[in-house]
Amino acid sequence: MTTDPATALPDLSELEAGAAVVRLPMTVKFRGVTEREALLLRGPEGWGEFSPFLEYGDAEASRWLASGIEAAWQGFPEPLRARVPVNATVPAVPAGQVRDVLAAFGPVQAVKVKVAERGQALADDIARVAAVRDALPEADLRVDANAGWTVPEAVEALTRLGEFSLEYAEQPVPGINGLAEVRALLEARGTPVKIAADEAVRKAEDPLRVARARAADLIVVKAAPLGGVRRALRIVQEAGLPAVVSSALDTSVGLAAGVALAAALPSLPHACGLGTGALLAHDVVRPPLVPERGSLPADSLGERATPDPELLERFAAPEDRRGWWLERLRRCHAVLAATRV
Ligand SMILES: O=C(O)CCC(=O)C1=CC=C[C@@H](O)[C@@H]1C(=O)O
Ligand SMILES: [Mg+2]
Repeated sequence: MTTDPATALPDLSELEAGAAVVRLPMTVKFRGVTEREALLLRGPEGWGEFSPFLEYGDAEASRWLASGIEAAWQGFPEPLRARVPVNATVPAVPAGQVRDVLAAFGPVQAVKVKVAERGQALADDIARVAAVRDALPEADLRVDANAGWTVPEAVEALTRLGEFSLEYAEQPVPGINGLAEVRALLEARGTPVKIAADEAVRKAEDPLRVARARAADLIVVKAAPLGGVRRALRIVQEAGLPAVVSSALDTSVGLAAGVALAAALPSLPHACGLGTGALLAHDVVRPPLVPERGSLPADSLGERATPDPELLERFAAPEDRRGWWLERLRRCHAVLAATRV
């Protein structure tokens, strides 16, 4: 990662001094998670979040730490808009649960539906998407396969799901070549569905390769996996593709970084995947950053990302988990120290 004098790495002791580790229950299972753990950092400019998923290795997780440090030690760039429109996110639930999940988000103009869940069939995806379309006939509807299909499966699935009029399909298959192939095959069939790259951006050595390869119509960007708001802004600018800002299933502290990113983008053509606070049964900030009439506020984000001490105490992670996170913090800090000069 590039070195910026304004983001000199704080000492580990400074990070440890302001660290709180929480475990928050979720209302519904999402990407196999029913409780979300996060380490929150208090710095001179406010709070930041370090919450890479538990299975991530240190190199990948260290980018999330850079993002948390940016928020707490540098703050956010000036917003260009007052509110950020968001989508509802429907996990891979049975079709019968769709209305309950949607209700938690309140009125929204866009919905993202998870598809291609391991152990489920295309019929489950079709039923879930049909249930969303039935509940919200006018909504912009996108699906996210998290690279769960092969190329032929994706072509078949998106041809069928395309009947529900999709805004785009996020990461239908793994890799950049796979995305390009699906895009070309759908177009050749006369059933074009726009393709968005997510994992091919946030997990790639080079987040710009997907754009250079013209493998996607748009990119999904997340502040934490990309190393922070400013780095994500540079990636969007250099990619030259429309961007959708999405969450990393963060607490309100991390969501504020996503909102800051979305609010600072010169162009924001799509609703953002930042409504996921509605999937948490409890949060650390009062009031939490959850959608209000389909959008989130982009002003006073420092205040909106300040945890309530009582909530930090109530949802403090068990001692062994706090130890695990502090150890991870130490390792990821060492990765950042080795990559910044
Ligand atoms: O974009 C959204 O609507 C919500 C965020 C979301 O889908 C994700 C959050 C966290 C981890 C990811 O697996 C997932 C995604 O793939 O976009
Ligand atoms: Mg995705």
